[in-house]
This record gives sequence, structure tokens and C-alpha cells, in this order.
Amino acid sequence: MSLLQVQGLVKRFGGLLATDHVELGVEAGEIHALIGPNGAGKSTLVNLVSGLFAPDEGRITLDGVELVGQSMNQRVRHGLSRCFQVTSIFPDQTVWANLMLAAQAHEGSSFRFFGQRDHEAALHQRALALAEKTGLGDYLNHLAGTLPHGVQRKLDVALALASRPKLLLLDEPMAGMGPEDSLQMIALIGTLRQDCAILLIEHDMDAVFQLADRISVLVYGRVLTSGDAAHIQGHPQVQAVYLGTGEQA
Ligand SMILES: Nc1ncnc2c1ncn2[C@@H]1O[C@H](COP(=O)(O)OP(=O)(O)OP(=O)(O)O)[C@@H](O)[C@H]1O
Repeated sequence: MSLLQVQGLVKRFGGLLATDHVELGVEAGEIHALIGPNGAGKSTLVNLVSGLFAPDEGRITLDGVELVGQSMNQRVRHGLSRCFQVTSIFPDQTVWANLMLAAQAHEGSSFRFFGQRDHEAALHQRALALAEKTGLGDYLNHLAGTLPHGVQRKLDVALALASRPKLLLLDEPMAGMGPEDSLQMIALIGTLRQDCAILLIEHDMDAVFQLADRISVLVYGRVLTSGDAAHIQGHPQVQAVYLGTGEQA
């Protein structure tokens, strides 16, 4: 069984079938990209997995645990995390304070048998590890709200990693970035493979082909096909959807 297993998932908005009986699996250690034209239902699918939306039908399991019916916080406890595009950042606090708060929120109870000093030291170590992982070392004393966009997005990733997720949901992590920041974010996402599986929505096809172990193509709420980069690039219906070359899905 896959780490994330989506089965028969349906979401309707009025008469619109935004998610049409989707079947999807994300394996442990995999970067799985979700691509498709505007309005194909990518964000809706990620919102169903994260718990922002409730499905009309279907199942979503993470590591064998049913997520449908569980709150977003419960899903985080079961190993799911997502980047919120900077909305989870405390802008008036320093980067360091943001990391310490995130470490405290997720690790507080696991240190409850430690003395106060050991507890502080463990949180300190965790915050430092998150900073190192995401390349925030030079910004620890900066107020989060004053950071350049690309650095804020790294902090966003660091905060999402604080819960030690099994699966991280990334919805357009390169959005609004210049080429230099995009390259850094692609490199960072590549290193996360060691830590967790990733379900990635991304419009930048170069980034997708560089990062993804597997790619699923959504069209009109349905999974058209899944496979590696070569499979997707050679798939006539995918070419038709993206390039308008005749053969339709
Ligand atoms: N909250 C909502 N209420 C009503 N319709 C919605 C809602 N959210 C999404 N939709 C509709 O569902 C369909 C799928 O939208 P979704 O945002 O999931 O697509 P997407 O593939 O993420 O698109 P994009 O690449 O443009 O972000 C669209 O037709 C959209 O208008």
C-alpha cells in the first residue's frame, strides 16, 4: 500500500465535478508532482488531502490511517504537513523565534520527561536543524515579515517540516519567485526527499521534470495518466492537453 492512498475521491462545487473519482498513490520517499491545465482540480485535490475541504465521496489514507473526517490538526499528528504560502509565519517575530515556536508546538510534549534546561536545549537544537536544512542560517535575527519573498518561502518550508511530516504538500512553492530563488527552492525540495514524501503542484515544467520521481496529470478533475518524466513527455494525450496537438483527453 502507498504512503498516501487516494481512492474514488469526489468533490463537487454545485454542478461542477472538481474531483472526479480520483485514484492516486504517493510512495514513501517519493516526490510526486501533480500537473494539469488551469482549473483541472489540482488545488482542490490538495485541499481535500489537507482537510481544508471535505470530499463528497472516497477515501484518503496516510500510512494506513483514514484521514477523511479528521481535522487538519489531527492530520498533522498523523504525519501530514503543508506549506501555507507564508500565512503560518509570525511576521513580527524573528526567524529564530518562528522556528522555536514551531519546534515547541510539535516537540513540546515529547520532551516532557526532560528537565527545563534539557528541554530548552532540545528545542534549540531542533530549531537550528530546521534553519540549517532550509538555508536560513544568515537570517535568524531578521524579523520574518521583513524577509525577501524567497527567504520567507524557505521559512514556510522550515515551519512545515517542524512536525516531522511523512508527507509534505507543496502548492506552487516557486510562485512569484525570480530565477535565482527558484533554483534555490528546487535544490531545497530535492534535499527534502531524504526526510519525507512530497506531493507537489507546480506549473514550472522544468522544475517538475527535474524534481519529480512520478508525475500525475489531472484533466477535468480526473487523473489522465501517471508515470515518470519520460512517460509523461511521450504521452500523446498529455501533449494534446498542453500543446493542443489534436488528440484530446
Ligand atoms: N471553493 C470553490 N467553490 C467553487 N468552485 C471552486 C472552488 N474551488 C475551486 N473551484 C472550481 O473547481 C475547479 C478546479 O479548481 P482548482 O483550483 O482545484 O484547479 P487547479 O488545477 O488548481 O487550477 P490552477 O492551476 O489555475 O490553480 C475550477 O473550475 C474552479 O473554478
